Amino acid sequence: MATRTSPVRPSTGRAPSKAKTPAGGTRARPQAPEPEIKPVWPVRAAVGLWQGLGHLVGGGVRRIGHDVSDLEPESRRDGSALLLLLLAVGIATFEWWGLKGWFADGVHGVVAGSIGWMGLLLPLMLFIGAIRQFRYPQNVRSNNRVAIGFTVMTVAGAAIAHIVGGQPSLASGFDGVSQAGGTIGFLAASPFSALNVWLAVLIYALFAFVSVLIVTATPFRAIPSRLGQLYEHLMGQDPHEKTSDNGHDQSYLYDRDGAEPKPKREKKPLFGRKKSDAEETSVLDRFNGDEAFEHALVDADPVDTVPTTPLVPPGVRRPTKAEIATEKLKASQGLAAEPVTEALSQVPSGGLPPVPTVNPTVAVNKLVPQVPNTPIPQRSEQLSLAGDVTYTLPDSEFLAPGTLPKERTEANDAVVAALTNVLTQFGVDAQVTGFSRGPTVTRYEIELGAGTKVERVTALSKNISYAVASADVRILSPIPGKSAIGIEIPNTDRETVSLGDVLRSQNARRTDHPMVMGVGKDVEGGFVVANLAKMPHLLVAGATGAGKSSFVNSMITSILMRSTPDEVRMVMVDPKRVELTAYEGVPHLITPIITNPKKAAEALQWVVREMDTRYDDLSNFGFKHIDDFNKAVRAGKVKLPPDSKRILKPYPYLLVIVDELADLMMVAPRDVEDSIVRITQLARAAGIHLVLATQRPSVDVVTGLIKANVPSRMAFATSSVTDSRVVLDQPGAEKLIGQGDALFLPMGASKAIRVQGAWVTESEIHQVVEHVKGQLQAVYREDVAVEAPKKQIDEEIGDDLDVLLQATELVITTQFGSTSMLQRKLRVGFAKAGRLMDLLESRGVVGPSEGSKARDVLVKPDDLAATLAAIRGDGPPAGSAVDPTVAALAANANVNQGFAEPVDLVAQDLDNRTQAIDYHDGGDDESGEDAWQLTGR
Ligand SMILES: Nc1ncnc2c1ncn2[C@@H]1O[C@H](COP(=O)(O)OP(=O)(O)OP(=O)(O)O)[C@@H](O)[C@H]1O
Repeated sequence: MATRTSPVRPSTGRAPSKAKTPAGGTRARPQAPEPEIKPVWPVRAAVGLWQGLGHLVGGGVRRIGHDVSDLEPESRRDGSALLLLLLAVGIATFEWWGLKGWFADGVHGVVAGSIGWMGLLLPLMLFIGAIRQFRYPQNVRSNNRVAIGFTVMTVAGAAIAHIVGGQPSLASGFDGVSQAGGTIGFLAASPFSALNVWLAVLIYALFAFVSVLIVTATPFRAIPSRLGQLYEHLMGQDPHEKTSDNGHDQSYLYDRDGAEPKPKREKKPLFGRKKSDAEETSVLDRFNGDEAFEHALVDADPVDTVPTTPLVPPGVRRPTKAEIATEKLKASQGLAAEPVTEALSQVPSGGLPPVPTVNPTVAVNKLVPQVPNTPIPQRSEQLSLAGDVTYTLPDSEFLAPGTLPKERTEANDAVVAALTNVLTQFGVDAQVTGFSRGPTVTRYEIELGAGTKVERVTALSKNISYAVASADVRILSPIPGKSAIGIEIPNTDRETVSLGDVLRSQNARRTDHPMVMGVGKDVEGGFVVANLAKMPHLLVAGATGAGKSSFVNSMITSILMRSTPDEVRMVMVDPKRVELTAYEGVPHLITPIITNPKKAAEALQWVVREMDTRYDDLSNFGFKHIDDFNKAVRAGKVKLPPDSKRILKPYPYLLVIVDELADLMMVAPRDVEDSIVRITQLARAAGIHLVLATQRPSVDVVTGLIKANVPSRMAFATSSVTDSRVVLDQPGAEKLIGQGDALFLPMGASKAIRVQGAWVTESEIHQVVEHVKGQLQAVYREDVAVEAPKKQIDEEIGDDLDVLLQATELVITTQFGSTSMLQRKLRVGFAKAGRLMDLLESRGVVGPSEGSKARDVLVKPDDLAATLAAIRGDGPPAGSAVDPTVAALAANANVNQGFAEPVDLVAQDLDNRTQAIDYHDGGDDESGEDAWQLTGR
């Protein structure tokens, strides 16, 4: 009768260790236990010492460069790695520096006697092997691959060395072979060199080449792209930015730990063995094409994780699993229960403790906030631009409150049930202990039972996706600051975040800095605000429809809500011509919204000049930052030379917003890049800040140089992981779900914050814009980038403009108004030539028809250029006569009369409190540099 054995795994799911098996248990022993061989203590001590040393060195090696010190203790192979390292150092000492002595000679004898000249390379190979073993011991398969590659390289190199070294025979003794390819070189090369020496060299050169491919994991077809990337790397470009030529994304080349190049579709490994369980979720597996791993391993990306703080405030007890289970039971029985999980996310009645900030740029409210519906007190500013002008900021009521945030819905309960089900089905000892609901996604927290591996849960990501019917599941392991796994799942009932709520939140009220904008809400429902001045420059990217423009709108509206025109000035570049038109005419603008990409490039150059001017001021007056300069100016502490007539005024912040960078990069890539780089490198201290938005975050738009200088990033949903890498240097944005769902990585933050962007409606924008325009009118600087007045090509001319211009030129230069001449010279038919002549008549170029005679030409050749310009529509627009009052005001305001737009704007309202503002040269003849000062009337 077969003997019954006790269960192998107890209910904890943990295999009992032999030592812990109760001696007196009911367990029958089928065989006599194998005698346990215990090493004697000196051996144990030596092993312990060796391992201790290994861990010490390994700990240091893992921290060098990309930190991999979170390697699990059971995965470490520090002992063998230390051995390799010591061998590398030892052999290098004897082989490279030719030390003498019996030991050195012995080592040299073994090494050179075996592989000859290849002994010189051996330390390098051992060193690489040691580093890999310290840092990535769990990558057994790729470590094996590298070892095999090096072995092939050694044999091939030794064989070639043998041939090149004069093919010494074994009879020449140790000295003979060790000065060529060693014994191995002799054995490998002899059979082939006996046939033909060149054939042998060719064969082993081929082997050497193949060995390099093996070591670098390069398939033959990827050789060109690898060489390309190597070239780029050597030329200083970031290979992470590129998609490789074979169309694969960068994950083909680098795993996320930066561990090593690795083919993505490694379905049938040439080398290596079947994976063990322990390796099931190793880094290598990310690239086996299985999406589940991609989800599961997002947790390895620090950038993807969202900083959180405990939801349970001090003093509030976390519910026990039993309580949670009871709650679920009650819920399943339809009984009203005090929801324990809900209690987790409730704020204690004692009020909110002060909120810690994640980094200086961003303040995240870590606790579920109250809906802030108390209006912000009206702030009236006495503008420095005009002593008697009072500028009132828009009323916070203009921005409507959003809906009350929900802390728990049926959808959340359904997901908790689904998650619990998955964990039970797969026998994972883990529990959903709570969740925090954000506007777009909810983060569910899972705590593991004792002895349960994190990988048991992360490996289930595909099943979780299936169970909750969502492809966009992100797993954070752990949730920073918590011993819990976070699973972010999109809400089926998502909520919109109103910009008004964000701007009324505590985080926004805490500061009255004019450059603070409402960003949105984080995953825990905390309001996120950011100071654009501290960014100091921001890249906003995402696929079409992901929410970029809405973000830019929220940003501009925030500025309009919080700042006066003498605090913040803006330059808006909108090549798409539709996104920013709503802000045309706001007094914060220093130039009309620029829609022409060429003009935009010029405007950027102007910004560079403005920056230089400000820098000159800073250095002349001995300040490091514009804020300090402004403070000193306000306090009257900046002293001008006695003969200077200049009136010092504080400089406003200058915010330059480019809504589609790609359009600019298409027309003048070099100029635009140069300006952006110069601005971004220096402008921070000058109070100039750049926001670059693009829906094409490819490397030709967001070049390496631009990226390196724009430290803050806002990534909306991107269409590919490559785009995500361009924006964030990390994957993650491709998993976002659009409509304002974003990863926000402000300067200095190591981890991106997942936020739902704030939303502002068109009518809210309209109200705010109307208010600010009613306070003050825009007067533009004429030297930024004056857009040519819109061409007024006559509808009559239609598509015939080019040919009409040619006809005009012909007729005026020849002073001969003949239709048949037009026919001949322009190769057009009679009807067309007749029509051209009629058009010329209607524009006063020729007189009326006189039968078969040529018409009179009424324009002299000297006026040709002006006539062509008028036909092209470049001339002054018809009926552009300026109202004399307006002209007087504009002249008074020092506005360039040749620039039509400010005049038009000034004309809007002359009789009430509205004031024209102007950047006017304060009269400092020496510097002429206070062009930024505002003057009001
Ligand atoms: N923060 C948000 N909250 C709610 N809905 C949003 C948000 N942002 C965007 N949306 C929704 O997504 C749509 C597209 O957004 P938006 O126009 O900002 O995208 P985009 O990235 O600028 O696209 P494009 O580049 O084509 O202009 C909006 O019309 C709106 O319905």
